[in-house]
Amino acid sequence: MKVEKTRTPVTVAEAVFRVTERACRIGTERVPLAESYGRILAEPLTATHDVPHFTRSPYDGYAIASADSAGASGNNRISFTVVDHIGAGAVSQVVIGPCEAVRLMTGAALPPGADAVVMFEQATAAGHTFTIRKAFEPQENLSLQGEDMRSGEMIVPAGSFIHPGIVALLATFGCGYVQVGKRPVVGILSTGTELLEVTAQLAPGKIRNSNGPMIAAQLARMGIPYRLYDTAADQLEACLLTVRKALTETDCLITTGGVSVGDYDYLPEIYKRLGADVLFNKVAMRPGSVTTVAVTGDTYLFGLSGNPSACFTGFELFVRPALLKMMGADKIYLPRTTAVLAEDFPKANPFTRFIRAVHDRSSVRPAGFNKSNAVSSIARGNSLIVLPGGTRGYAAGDLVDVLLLGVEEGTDEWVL
Ligand SMILES: Nc1nc2c(c(=O)[nH]1)N[C@H]1C(S)=C(S)[C@@H](COP(=O)(O)OP(=O)(O)OC[C@H]3O[C@@H](n4cnc5c(N)ncnc54)[C@H](O)[C@@H]3O)O[C@H]1N2
Ligand code: MOO
Ligand SMILES: [Mg+2]
Repeated sequence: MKVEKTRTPVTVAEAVFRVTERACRIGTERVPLAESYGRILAEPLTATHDVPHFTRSPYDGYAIASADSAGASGNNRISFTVVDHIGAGAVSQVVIGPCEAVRLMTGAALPPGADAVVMFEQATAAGHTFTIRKAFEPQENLSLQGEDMRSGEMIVPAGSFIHPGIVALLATFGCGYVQVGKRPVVGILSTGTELLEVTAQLAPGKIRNSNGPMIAAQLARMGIPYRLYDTAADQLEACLLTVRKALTETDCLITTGGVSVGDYDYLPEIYKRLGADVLFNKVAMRPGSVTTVAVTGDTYLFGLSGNPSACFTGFELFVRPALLKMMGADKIYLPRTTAVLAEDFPKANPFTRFIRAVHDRSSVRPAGFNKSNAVSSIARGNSLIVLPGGTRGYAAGDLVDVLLLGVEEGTDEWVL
């Protein structure tokens, strides 16, 4: 029978620090703009020209010289003659003379000589003329060259998550290709003799493997491809063989189960056999206290707990920031907020407790059955309430920390 030394727990903050400190950038690559969504920008994005790069009309209306409108009022309507007519994309060649105007549409370049736009609603039209009842200021109703961005201005720093707004910006500056952080190759290995394939019939003592597909989806949510290894029974040699194979094929291997102190929990022995550097094998948290992270060569070994809620939480707290850092992201931590607890939570929290929860505006409540082995609360929750270790007796109305899940871009600081 194996005898394991007592494990020394580290704080969550220390564990997060140890994991992310070891993350190495894995290089960059060029991808077509259409494939850049969800990737990490590898170079800062600087405006290569003014936006807009010409002064244009923000309205459908008439371009005029504002000086011609001086003194206009309800009793003194001033009349203009329309000498040209353009839509967006066209440029008028006409230079307007006194009390002349160009009829132009939203987005059309302001013609030479004009410095203001009269909206259709501000004019009374009659054939090729219109009248106005108010004076216009120079630059009134204009979209000025460079008002959005100035050439040379740094707009988005390297390390940013490329969301649709950044895609729009890249397109604006003509970037058909984008330099982004490479994505790590991640392996998933679910361990446990009790595990059945998802479509298998239930049998006494057996359960379906829900952690494997869950982790695959957590990776997919980050845009990271994965390689699924066949579910491994709790057998040391066979498991070790699969792990060794995975090490040659991945930048990071996520295992679930077999990481605690049970007779068939072989991950600790596997780390030993591999000579891996175990960063920690116990965290002062619930669930997921047995979460283990090791490194061998440049490859991470994430030993997530088999208990589904612990597995889920371990991924979000440790795997996610490590992978984001490997891709060069600067905001690698889950975004945090505070919210008012909507119901009592009287339990003692000997360790930092992460509660799957439903966050709605400024309030938050536990998402039902919340033990480490729960699946239902992972499904119901959209966030994690964080209660510090050494506390107890939280009541409805108390302000608590909340980590938000499924948000595209996180934050650059771990503060809990
Ligand atoms: N004597 C002690 N026993 C346990 C301790 C301890 O400190 N001393 N820690 C407990 C805690 S806390 C946790 S968490 C679990 C962690 O166990 P493992 O990570 O070794 O995981 P397993 O034993 O393999 O499985 C635990 C549980 O999860 C189910 N499971 C496993 N894989 C999956 C999967 N892919 N999909 C769905 N469910 C899965 C498995 O059947 C078990 O019920 O250890 C405690 N014990
Ligand atoms: O490590 Mo376990 O998930 O705390 O219950
Ligand atoms: Mg176990």
